[in-house]
Amino acid sequence: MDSLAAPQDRLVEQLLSPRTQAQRRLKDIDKQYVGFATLPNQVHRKSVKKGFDFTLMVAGESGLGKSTLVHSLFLTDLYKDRKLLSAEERISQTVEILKHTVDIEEKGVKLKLTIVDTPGFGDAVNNSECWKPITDYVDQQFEQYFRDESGLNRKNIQDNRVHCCLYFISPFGHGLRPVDVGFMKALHEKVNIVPLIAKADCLVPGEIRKLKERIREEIDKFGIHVYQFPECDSDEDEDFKQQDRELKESAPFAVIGSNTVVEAKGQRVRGRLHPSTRMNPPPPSPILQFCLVVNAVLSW
Ligand SMILES: Nc1nc2c(ncn2[C@@H]2O[C@H](COP(=O)(O)OP(=O)(O)OP(=O)(O)O)[C@@H](O)[C@H]2O)c(=O)[nH]1
Repeated sequence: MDSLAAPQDRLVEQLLSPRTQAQRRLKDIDKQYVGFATLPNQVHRKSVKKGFDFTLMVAGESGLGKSTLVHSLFLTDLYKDRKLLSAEERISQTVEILKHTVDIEEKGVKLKLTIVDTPGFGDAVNNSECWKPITDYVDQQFEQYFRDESGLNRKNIQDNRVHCCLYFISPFGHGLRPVDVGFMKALHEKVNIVPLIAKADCLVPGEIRKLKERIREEIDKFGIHVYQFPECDSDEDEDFKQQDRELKESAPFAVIGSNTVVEAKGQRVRGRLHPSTRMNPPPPSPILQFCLVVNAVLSW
C-alpha cells in the first residue's frame, strides 16, 4: 500500500511530527477493532480532550490560611481581588459562597478548577447553624446536576457538584470546636471532607502529634465520616504500600501554606521564613526554618 502512495503523500507523511504520526496510528488501530477492547482508549482520549471539572470547597474560620494553601497547591492566585474586612465587618457578615474558576493545563490534561470559598463561616459571635448556607449550596448543585442529567441536552453538562472540601482546623485549640463538629456532621454525607490542621508551623512536632490524636478521637466519638483513601492495590511494591500506609496514618494532615519562594541550600523552594523566636539561647541572626512543601499537602 505504501509503495502505491503518491510521492507528495509520502512527503507529507514524513513531514508530520512523530506525535501526529503516533496519534494517527492509534486512530487506525481504533478503526480496525470494533470490540470493547478499544473502549478504555476511546474514553481516555475523549476525557483528556474534553478536560475535567473539579470543584474544591475550602472552609474554616477566617485567617487560617485557606487562600494561601490554595495558591500553594495550584500556583494560581485566585484571590487577587479579595478585600480584607475589618473586625466589625466580619462580625456582622453572613456566610457567603464565592466561586473562583480557573482553567489549568498540565502535560496536555486540562482541568477546569473551581474553588468554592465560604467567607464569613465561623466568624460570627453566634455560630449556630452557620453551615446552613453551605449545605444549601451543596444540595442545589446536586439538584442542578440531576435536572441536567434528566434533560434532553445531556452532552455538555457542567458538573458543579462539590467534589471535595478541605476543612481547616485551628492549630491553637485543643481539638475540634463545636462549629467544626457541626460543619462536618452537616456535610459528611454529601461531600468528601478532608480535615486539615492549618498553619502547622506554629506547633512543634510533639504538639502536632497530640492534636492529631485528639482530632482523630473526636472524629470517631462524633461519628463523623471523613474522606477515606482508597485501598492500595495488592500488587503494588512494598515501598509504595509503606508510603500509602504512612499517608493514611498521618491524617488529619498538618499543612503549611506559602506564597513566597525562598532560597535554601542553593535551591529555590516555596517556604516560610521564620525568625528563630523559639530557639534558646537566641542566636545572633535569624535562622531559616524550612517547613513547607512545594505544591502539596504536607503530612508530618
Ligand atoms: N504561620 C503561618 N501563616 C500562614 C500560613 N498560611 C497562611 N498564613 C498567613 O496567615 C494570614 C492569613 O492567610 P489567608 O490565606 O489570607 O487566610 P484565609 O483563611 O484565606 O483568610 P480569609 O480569606 O479571611 O478567610 C496571612 O498573613 C498568611 O501569610 C501558614 O501555613 N503558616
